[in-house]
Amino acid sequence: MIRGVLALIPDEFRRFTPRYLALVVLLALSQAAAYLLSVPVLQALFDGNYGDAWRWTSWLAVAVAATAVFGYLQSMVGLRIGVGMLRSVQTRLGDHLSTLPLGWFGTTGSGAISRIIVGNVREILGVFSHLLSPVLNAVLVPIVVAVGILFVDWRVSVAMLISLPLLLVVNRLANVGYSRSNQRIHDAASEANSRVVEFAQAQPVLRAFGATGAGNKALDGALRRQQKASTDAVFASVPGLMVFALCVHAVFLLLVYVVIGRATGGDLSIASAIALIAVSSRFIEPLNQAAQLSNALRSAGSAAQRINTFLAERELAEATAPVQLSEPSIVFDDVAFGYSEDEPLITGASFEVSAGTTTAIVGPSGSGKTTLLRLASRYYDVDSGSISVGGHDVRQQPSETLLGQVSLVFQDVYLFNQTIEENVRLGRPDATADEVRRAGEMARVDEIVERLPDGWATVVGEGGASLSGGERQRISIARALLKDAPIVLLDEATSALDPHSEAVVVRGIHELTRDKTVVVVAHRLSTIAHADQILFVDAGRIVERGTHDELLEQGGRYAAFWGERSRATGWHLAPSTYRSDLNGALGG
Ligand SMILES: Nc1ncnc2c1ncn2[C@@H]1O[C@H](COP(=O)(O)OP(=O)(O)OP(=O)(O)O)[C@@H](O)[C@H]1O
Repeated sequence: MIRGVLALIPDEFRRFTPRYLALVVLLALSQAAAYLLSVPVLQALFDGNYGDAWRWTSWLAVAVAATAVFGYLQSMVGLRIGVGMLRSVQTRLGDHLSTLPLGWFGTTGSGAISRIIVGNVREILGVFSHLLSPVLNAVLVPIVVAVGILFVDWRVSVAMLISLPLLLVVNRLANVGYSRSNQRIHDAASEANSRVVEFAQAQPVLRAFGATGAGNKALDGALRRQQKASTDAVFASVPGLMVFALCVHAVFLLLVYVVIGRATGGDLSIASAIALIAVSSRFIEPLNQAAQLSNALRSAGSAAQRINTFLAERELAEATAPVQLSEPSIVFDDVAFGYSEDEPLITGASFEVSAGTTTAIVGPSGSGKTTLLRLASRYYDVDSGSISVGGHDVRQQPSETLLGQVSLVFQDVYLFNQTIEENVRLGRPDATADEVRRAGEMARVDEIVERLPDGWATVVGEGGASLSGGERQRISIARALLKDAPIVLLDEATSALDPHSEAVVVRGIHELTRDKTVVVVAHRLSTIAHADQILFVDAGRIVERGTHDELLEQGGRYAAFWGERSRATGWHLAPSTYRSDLNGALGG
């Protein structure tokens, strides 16, 4: 448990660990000395030997002062390690997050990520500042006191030494219930975090369906489960704590019994007996305190374990050697991929997208079209086969190189809660204001900006919540235009837009894809018909490929799909408009 926490101490703070442990030991020694010195003080007072009493009281004062000093120093060093650990772990987690496959974020809830990065990290901060020391003290102080008592009465000392390991075993058993609940608390809190974020983001949908008033079932359920997990944990830990408290008192009574037995037998003076009873009561004090804190320490141990598990999450192997890219082409060579190991999705995918051409991917919903785009931009690594972009395997390219030559325009546009200008500038952070405006004009962001009182300085809300779907898409196109990468991977989804927005978005896409290498998950019939190559995907396999004319001639799956879609939309392709030029297609 503690090993997991120790593993998280940053290298530059490791040198503080021996100092911290030395201070914990010195604190325990001084605290135990203060307890033990009460014996000669009481003995001298009962004997009426005030000279000795003063002498021992002075030593007692020194021990108490030393306890205060060591306690302070240990807290300061502990806090320093804790804060250093907090900063370093959060940086490591952030760095690690940026190296994980992009696809990982789709499967891991935002609640779980924030719970680890904010909640779990905060938990481990307390280990060195205020949790570890009392728990170590609870072991060290009683041992030192028991050994010290050996010089007063060995039987009492032996009774103390025997009861100590028994109490530690009881404490461990008493905490089993809480330890089991710990993972449940974490899972429930992660889920509740995710649901709260989801609830806030889904307000428009919930209101549209009148599902806000009585509360959102998923959120209510998650909050109830979190509450129950916390209550269960308390109920699970209470019996253990009570049993432990009972055992501690039983040990105290046993010691009192031994001491009184020795005193009534004449083997111990009354003064020594009173002093030993006083020491015995102090001897168990750190144990009680530790029992209260051991759950928090265990919880911090579990938090550290979760952080370490997260840090061990497989990163995308990052190539560091620079590569010289040739022309912007894409080659899939016998690619196989599945989101889970036992369920292959893409199988035997081989195709080439030559520089400056357009490939349209079509096929039924869920057939794996978007997944092919994701693989080309290395959201995930393939299970077998290879994907080359610009003449090099994507795994052999530093991600900056790969993503530098690719513009992604996917359906799920994410905008940061920043100004429109900052959101567009993300495409190329060093772009001039004029370049940002120019990209904005091409994507017709200027039209949006003109309507807003703060213009380009309008803050768009979390995820771009204050803008319409079409407006968000225009900003994402402006971003891609500003980036001006030679390859465009496009998930063309304009069906949800009104005719004006669709026309504007299509014009933006038209600008974006001019003279570029384009792979498009195509929904518009004009895009499909004028692509240089069409790939028809079904259940993760490319079952037909060719130009529109070739595939219609084959009379296979594509021809059937085309017939169906044309009938549904009443779309006609006049022979004169057959051009392999996407400009014309997207304009139409
Ligand atoms: N992150 C993910 N984890 C697990 N399964 C996923 C993930 N993303 C997609 N899938 C599954 O993989 C399959 C293919 O999804 P994909 O999005 O590639 O299909 P698509 O052909 O683009 O569908 P559509 O046309 O409906 O957008 C689907 O069954 C989908 O549920």
